[in-house]
This record gives sequence, C-alpha cells and structure tokens, in this order.
Amino acid sequence: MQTWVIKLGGAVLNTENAAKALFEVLASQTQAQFVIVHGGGALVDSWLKEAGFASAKHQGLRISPKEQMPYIVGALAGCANKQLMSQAIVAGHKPVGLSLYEAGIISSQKLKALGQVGQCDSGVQSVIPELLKLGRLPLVSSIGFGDDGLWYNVNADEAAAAIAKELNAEIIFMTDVEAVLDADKQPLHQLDTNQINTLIAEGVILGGMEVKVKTSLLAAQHLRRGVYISSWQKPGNLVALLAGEHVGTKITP
Ligand SMILES: Nc1ncnc2c1ncn2[C@@H]1O[C@H](COP(=O)(O)OP(=O)(O)O)[C@@H](O)[C@H]1O
Ligand SMILES: CC(=O)N[C@@H](CCC(=O)OP(=O)(O)O)C(=O)O
Repeated sequence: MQTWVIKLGGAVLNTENAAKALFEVLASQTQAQFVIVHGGGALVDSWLKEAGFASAKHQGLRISPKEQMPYIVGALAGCANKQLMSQAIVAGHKPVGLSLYEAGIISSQKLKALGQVGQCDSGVQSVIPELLKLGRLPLVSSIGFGDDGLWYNVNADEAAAAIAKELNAEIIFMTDVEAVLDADKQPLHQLDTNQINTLIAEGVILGGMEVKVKTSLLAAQHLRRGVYISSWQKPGNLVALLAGEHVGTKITP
C-alpha cells in the first residue's frame, strides 16, 4: 500500500474543525496509508510572546536560543501535537504522537547562529512502519533529538521531507494558501528550479514559503516527479491530490 506523508501547516489549528475535516477525508481514503507531519509556528509565536521572549527568523527559520526551547518544545511536541490528536480521534483515527526521533530521524545543529535549529540527519530505526501495520495514524511534530540527547527545533517542511525520504513515501505540503502566488498575487500552477530561484531573488517568495518551495524541490528531485503545495482549507483538495489531479502549485524537479 502506498504511504503518503502529509505536511500540515500549524495554522490549521487556528481554524476550528479544519484538521478534523481533513482527518475525516483521510479516513475515507482506504487505498493508502498516511503519516502526518505538522508545524505550529503560529502557536510558538504566541507562547514565546506570552513568556516575554522576542523571536526572529532567518530565511524562514526561527532562531532558537536554548532558553526558549522549553516553550518551543511545549508548543510543538506538546500542545499542537495533542490538539491534532484530539481532532484525529474525533474523526475516527487511532493516532500516535511522535517526535522526529521515534520517526527515525537524528537531528543536529544546522548553523551556530540559529541556536537549537536542527537539520535532519541519518536515521535511527523508525517505529512508523510498525505503527502503520497496527492501523495507527502517526502524528509527528518537528521536534528532533540528537545523538547527544539535545533537543532541536526543526522546520516542519524539512522534517516532513526527511520522513518521506526515510519511508520512501509520497509527500504533499498543505499550507494556508491555495498555491504559491506570483508578484500580482496570482496562483502559480507550476514551478521549476529556475523560476523558484528567480522568485526568491525578486522577493516574491519569502519567509516560510521560501523554505517550503526549496524543500519541495529537494523532495521532487528525490522522488523524480512533481510535488504539490496546496491548502488544507478545502479538504477536497486532498482527495484530488491523492487521485493525481492538479491542485495548487506543482513543484517540478
Ligand atoms: N509567493 C508566495 N506565495 C504564497 N505565500 C507566500 C509567498 N511568499 C510568502 N508567503 C507566505 O508563506 C506563508 C506560508 O508559509 P508558512 O507560514 O511557513 O506555512 P506553513 O505554516 O503552512 O508551513 C503564506 O501564508 C504567506 O504568508
Ligand atoms: C526552525 C523552525 O523554523 N521551526 C519552526 C517549526 C514549526 C513549523 O515549521 O511550523 P509551520 O509548519 O506551521 O510553519 C518554528 O519554530 O516555527
């Protein structure tokens, strides 16, 4: 059976029942098995603000000082993961919440200047195949651990791509916009390497979307086929994408 990794942007948690609607669609798609990798950037923003921290991003990645990590881990591996778990249960799934470590990924520091931001390295054995055999729905946060036992904040798009690679699975990125938009805010149906580089250089694609298109491109190159970025706002998008139809933006290798 084909395995699909679905990257769910954290903003899905701000729209009531949006995740539940998506999980209901997944429950109806019995021809495939699913692994959810989720973000929660907006939740991290609010938890850090409430705790009195300033938070900055560099090319879409949150600079993560050690002293902020308890809040970042609490928001992502705790609150966001467990909120999604609630909605998955209500939609009829039997979810299991995981961090990247249990999902087979070892993390390490990406760049000293970014603090505890992690990259995804060589794997440990993943428990995901066994969970899928048991009919469970893995819900993976983007909190990683290193061989050194330190915890890391990994961008959730990068985390999803690493897990898809590890599982040899298909991947879909579901975010809060219908498609990648051009300078006139019109949806772009397809993007290749050259167009991506140009739009980033022109400042049309920036922030979280910059990480997403770069990561999608790497995933597309690995899979040797197009990878889609679309919105979780219309759950029907997921059915169409699984059926191989065009929704949102296709990133081609
Ligand atoms: N060219 C672009 N087209 C669409 N969205 C863009 C673009 N450039 C930047 N963005 C921003 O990227 C956001 C999606 O990235 P991000 O917030 O990281 O999503 P997610 O949490 O789903 O991973 C959009 O909501 C939008 O604000
Ligand atoms: C290093 C880094 O940037 N980590 C992200 C992890 C969460 C995330 O990626 O959430 P979304 O998918 O909702 O954007 C952050 O702290 O915001």
